[in-house]
Amino acid sequence: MTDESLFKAGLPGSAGDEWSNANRGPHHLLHRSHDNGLQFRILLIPSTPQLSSMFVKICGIRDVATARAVAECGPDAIGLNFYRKSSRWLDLPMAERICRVLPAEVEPIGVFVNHAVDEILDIVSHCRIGTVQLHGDEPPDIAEKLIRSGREVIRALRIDEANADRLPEYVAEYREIPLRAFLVDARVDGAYGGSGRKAPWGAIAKAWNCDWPPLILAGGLTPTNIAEGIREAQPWGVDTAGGVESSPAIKDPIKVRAFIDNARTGGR
Ligand SMILES: O=C(O)c1ccccc1N[C@@H]1O[C@H](COP(=O)(O)O)[C@@H](O)[C@H]1O
Repeated sequence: MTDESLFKAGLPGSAGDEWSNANRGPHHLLHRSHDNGLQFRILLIPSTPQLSSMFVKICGIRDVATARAVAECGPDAIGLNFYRKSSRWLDLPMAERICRVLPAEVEPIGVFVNHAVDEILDIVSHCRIGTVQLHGDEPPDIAEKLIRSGREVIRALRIDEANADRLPEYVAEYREIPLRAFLVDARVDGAYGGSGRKAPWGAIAKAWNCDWPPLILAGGLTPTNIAEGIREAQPWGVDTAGGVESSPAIKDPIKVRAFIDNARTGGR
């Protein structure tokens, strides 16, 4: 980790408020403690992923019963998708209900595509969601505004074989912005995300030159391929939507459990 990235990791104002601290599992201690100092971070952040501490997010939960069933499987986070064109979209009252029943150790993350900052802040305030996943064409200043407003931000980057070597360029645009993580999803024409298509793991691993913020791998991840994806791309965390469904937008708890177990054990 460089001095610069340590400095950024410790920047105040990157969302340590009552929302983001309410639903926190152990992973958040890795990069959210301003008070405990840099030493603390150096000791806890692994330079290569340790499977048991793999951050796992299950995205696209749309009802309370599914939220409870998925939470029982032990993910770190679930994704609530506010992009209206997604089959996984849910409305605000349902999102609020889900957030109310989630156990404290499972964090809700709001997924947005090209929403206005005010709309995002309205939604996350209502639901007490601390982290926003920007999955559209939002420029860096949107992330900056959200962070200044006390939210944490995961920035999604859409990558295929053709643009993988530009990853450092995309990441550099956020040099001054204390993101919580980058999420790398597959680039597919006509889709912002949730395509079920695999991202180019090897090319991502080769191009990723950034020790902070951490990398979340997404795109076409399933219980069957997750261990290989982790081995190849070496992410800090993983995220799936379609890979744990029995039919479009319907989560299958058996697949969810298998995905989480395999992510944490490397399929062993
Ligand atoms: O899930 C969606 O429908 C979606 C729509 C628009 C933006 C993001 C979306 N979901 C995110 O996409 C990735 C990859 O999904 P999949 O596993 O390939 O189905 C997922 O991690 C969600 O965070």
